[in-house]
Amino acid sequence: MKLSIILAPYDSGHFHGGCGQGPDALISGGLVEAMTLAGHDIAVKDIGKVGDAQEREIATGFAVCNAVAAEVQAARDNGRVPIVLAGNCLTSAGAVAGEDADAIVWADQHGDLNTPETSIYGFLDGMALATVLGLCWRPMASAIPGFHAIDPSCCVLVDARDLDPAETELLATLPVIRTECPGVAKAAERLIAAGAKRTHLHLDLDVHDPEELQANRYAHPGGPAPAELRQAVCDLARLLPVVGITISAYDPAFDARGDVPPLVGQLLTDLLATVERS
Ligand SMILES: NC(=[NH2+])NCCC[C@H](N)C(=O)O
Repeated sequence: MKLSIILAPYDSGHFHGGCGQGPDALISGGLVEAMTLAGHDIAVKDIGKVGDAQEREIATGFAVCNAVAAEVQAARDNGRVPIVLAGNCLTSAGAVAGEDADAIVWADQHGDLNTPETSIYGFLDGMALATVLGLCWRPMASAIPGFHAIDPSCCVLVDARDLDPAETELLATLPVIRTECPGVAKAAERLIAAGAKRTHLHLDLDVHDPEELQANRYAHPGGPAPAELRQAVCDLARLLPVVGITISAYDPAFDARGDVPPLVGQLLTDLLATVERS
């Protein structure tokens, strides 16, 4: 399969800081080699330095989205499936825009459903899914080339278990489909019934059970083992048209043994084999 791996190495406005080191660490951990061995034709594109000189989190976060949207669109123009390696989860808003996605599967330890009215941490990524669903940061999001908010009924939230009280309240008012990994097939059926035709797959690596795999500083108990997540994304890809993938929030400082890159390689290889067959 022709793939474009797009690197967006930012964390909260910081180029190559924290989870912003994740994309490069995945590449130096052998991701391209693993996928080339699996028969894929890979082009790697790094968005480089974007945003303003002050590295403001919000301005830079959306500048990253704009750059990613353009690279994803360019990948599609060249017949390549886009795979975005991101430090920040907000980056998926750019991927969704470039892919013209109308549905999203969001696998994450967190809900990322805060808004500026409810955030208690002031962390833009804690509002990432809310932004994708058109619930906040609307002027900034609509300025991303190609961005259309995804209807909450076309969103599946997988294994989110560390929710802030306001996120739980908001979720109770939204038709977002919630599931754990073993239930994704049912969730996919509901997504199709809701009209999903072009699904973006967002994988925050902290969705994993931290006892099995810790991807960053967040370590809330529960969540899937790597093999369970792999199975779930393959089940999804068998049932849904997946148009692109974001792998987000890997901070190599929490992975001294370098366990994460080969597991991401295995996940993407299995997932793409399923996409190819479907
Ligand atoms: N994508 C992430 N890392 N999200 C973590 C969010 C944590 C917390 N709920 C917040 O709003 O700040």
